[in-house]
Amino acid sequence: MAATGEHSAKKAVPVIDMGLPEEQAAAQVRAACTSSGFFYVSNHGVPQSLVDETFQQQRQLFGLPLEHKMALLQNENNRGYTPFREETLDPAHQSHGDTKEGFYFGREVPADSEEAKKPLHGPNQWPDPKLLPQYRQVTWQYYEALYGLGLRLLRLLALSLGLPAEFFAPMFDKPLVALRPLHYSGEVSDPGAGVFGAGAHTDYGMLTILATDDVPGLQIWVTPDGTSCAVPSKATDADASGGPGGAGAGAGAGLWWDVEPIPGSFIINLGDMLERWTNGRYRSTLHRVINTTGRERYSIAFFFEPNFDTEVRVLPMCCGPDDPPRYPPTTAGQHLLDKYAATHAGYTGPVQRGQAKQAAADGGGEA
Ligand SMILES: O=C(O)CCC(=O)C(=O)O
Ligand SMILES: [Fe+2]
Repeated sequence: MAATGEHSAKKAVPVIDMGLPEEQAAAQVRAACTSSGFFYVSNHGVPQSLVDETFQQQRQLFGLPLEHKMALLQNENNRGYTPFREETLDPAHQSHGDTKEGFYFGREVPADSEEAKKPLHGPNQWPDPKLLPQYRQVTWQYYEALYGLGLRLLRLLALSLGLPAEFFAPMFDKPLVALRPLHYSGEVSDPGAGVFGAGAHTDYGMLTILATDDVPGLQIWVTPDGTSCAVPSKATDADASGGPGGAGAGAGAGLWWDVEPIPGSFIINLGDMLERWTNGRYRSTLHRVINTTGRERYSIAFFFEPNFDTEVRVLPMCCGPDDPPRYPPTTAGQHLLDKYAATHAGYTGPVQRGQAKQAAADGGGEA
């Protein structure tokens, strides 16, 4: 049946009430994870005042003169500033980089610690407190609140897979978090000309907790009945189903659905690592951001990934004689480094320096 607009979209991206008994919420999580791969959470316990204050701080951060932001440029530990157009999430369909700028913050790892020898670990690059006195404290409070929410979501995910609620927790006590405030310019997107706020992509990791302001723009690639579907390999795949950014329903193919902001809720989606862990049962859904309003937009992504050394092996309940594991075991850290390398081909920045750091940690040579 063809999509009937908003009703179907709401059904495909359900709002899950975190106040429900866990077993009940977990059943809803399972339904969402096996269909669109996206859901909202309401009643999640993160105070709205903290979310508002955090957005306020991000507006001030992005409002700093460019030289201050450039002084914090993304480093080999994937921490710091990424300027407008620096990232091209979908090179096959984009004529230039994403019309967004961002910052990466992670778990605070002291430079002189043993852990800092691992790729993607190190201290954060905070803005000068003389310029933004509240920034670090507010953003860190938000980080901690989302870490708590992430752990609750992991319980629901575990239950949804028939595992004990605590299954994932020990794998997230030294998590590879990337807290990523984003600022989209007012440039209107033009999918036909390859201009996007954020090009179509799937997230690499386990779980993304996204907060947005009230400006729409996020879209997901689903079938007309709201199920995550194959990633189109060419622009024409998308064109065939109503045009890039179009609302038309394609015969058996995918279409872009708006995931509208709902005040007071977070948007949750799954990444490639969880898809791998569940042998494809849970969906890492293609999504993108387009600007249709000419308004600037702010969002904050919280990429919640396991400890670097966590083994990611297809879960026993997600495979069987008729459905053998489609992926060999790996580790969370290796999975992420491989993803970065695959999507940043020829990029001589953090990825390669991160790999050099890995080689040094393995005893293979100088970083
Ligand atoms: O800003 C958004 O709404 C989505 C951002 C996103 O998909 C990402 O950073 O991976
Ligand atoms: Fe994303």
